[in-house]
Amino acid sequence: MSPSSAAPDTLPIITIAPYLPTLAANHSDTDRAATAKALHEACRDIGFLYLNVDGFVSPDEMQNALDLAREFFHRPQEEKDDILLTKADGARGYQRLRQNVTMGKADHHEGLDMYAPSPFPDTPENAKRHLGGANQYPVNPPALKPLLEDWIVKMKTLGKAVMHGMCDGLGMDEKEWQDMWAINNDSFWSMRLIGYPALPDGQDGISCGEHKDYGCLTFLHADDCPGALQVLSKSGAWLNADMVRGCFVVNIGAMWERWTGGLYPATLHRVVHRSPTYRVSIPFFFEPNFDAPIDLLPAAKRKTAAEGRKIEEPEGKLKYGDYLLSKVTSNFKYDDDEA
Ligand SMILES: O=C(O)CCC(=O)C(=O)O
Ligand SMILES: [Fe+2]
Repeated sequence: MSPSSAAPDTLPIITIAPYLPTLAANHSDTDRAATAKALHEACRDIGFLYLNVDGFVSPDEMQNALDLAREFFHRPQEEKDDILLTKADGARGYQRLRQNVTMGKADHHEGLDMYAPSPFPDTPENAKRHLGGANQYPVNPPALKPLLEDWIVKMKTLGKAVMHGMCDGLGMDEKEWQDMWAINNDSFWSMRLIGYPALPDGQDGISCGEHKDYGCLTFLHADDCPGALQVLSKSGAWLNADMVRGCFVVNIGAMWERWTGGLYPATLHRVVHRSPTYRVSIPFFFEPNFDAPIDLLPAAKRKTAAEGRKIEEPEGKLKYGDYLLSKVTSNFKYDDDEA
């Protein structure tokens, strides 16, 4: 591994306003450079950060999203089962409690998964293969679908802003940034609503097993349940990533780790939800284009060398969509036996 500088043991708070089209005019080049530098340090040292989105997503919008998602999870089981993922392409839709599997173990949560439109030609055969179908949105509460549609638009804008800041932080020139954006500008995003009942008493269980995210960037909004989301620091300790008002928790995924030859490691994290409340979280995964090649970035090579670190050349060739499909097919168990 690269030499580790004094890795922080708390997550930094970074304001993205200088990179957001609606807010950038109020910020100077110095502000932009400060954001880019802070993104670089956070991605290198911990892979997690708080992103201050003040003025872009309002606190009311953030609370409303959680409340509507909670209303959905509290609907009768039969109604949620109407949009089971097995009724679509096996990836889009509702999954029951303990149907999701991480590292071979059932997670103690239920969820609703959505993805960008199918990347395959529109044929009846393709509609049945993983990721080939259409999203299944809940009918109730009626306000949930329009909220999710607005959320997706905003998160894609946020994705571009953070990607630009990170690419500046890596020292890319304009041409390199444009090339990078060309393989992310049709993001094969995904989004989950996750509902976590408290872990049963006396069970030494896990609500969501430790994992790295698959792709590029995760923008997480969740109920404030101290201690639930935990992040593995470089020192080997699990840090609590509790929510901060007006901020998303952001982490980088496996594609950034590969793009940067390990300079920006995707960090292990997990959820252990022990308090008696029902916790809701909404991760949005801003991902590369489905057919994006994930090769070592020259800017990452330069930056790694400039910082006197060791690069880990990624092996072979990889396209994001192939990687995603390999993950999605191993993610669920459809028979409902207790694992
Ligand atoms: O619910 C959370 O806080 C985190 C969920 C998560 O890590 C994921 O869905 O990848
Ligand atoms: Fe995750």
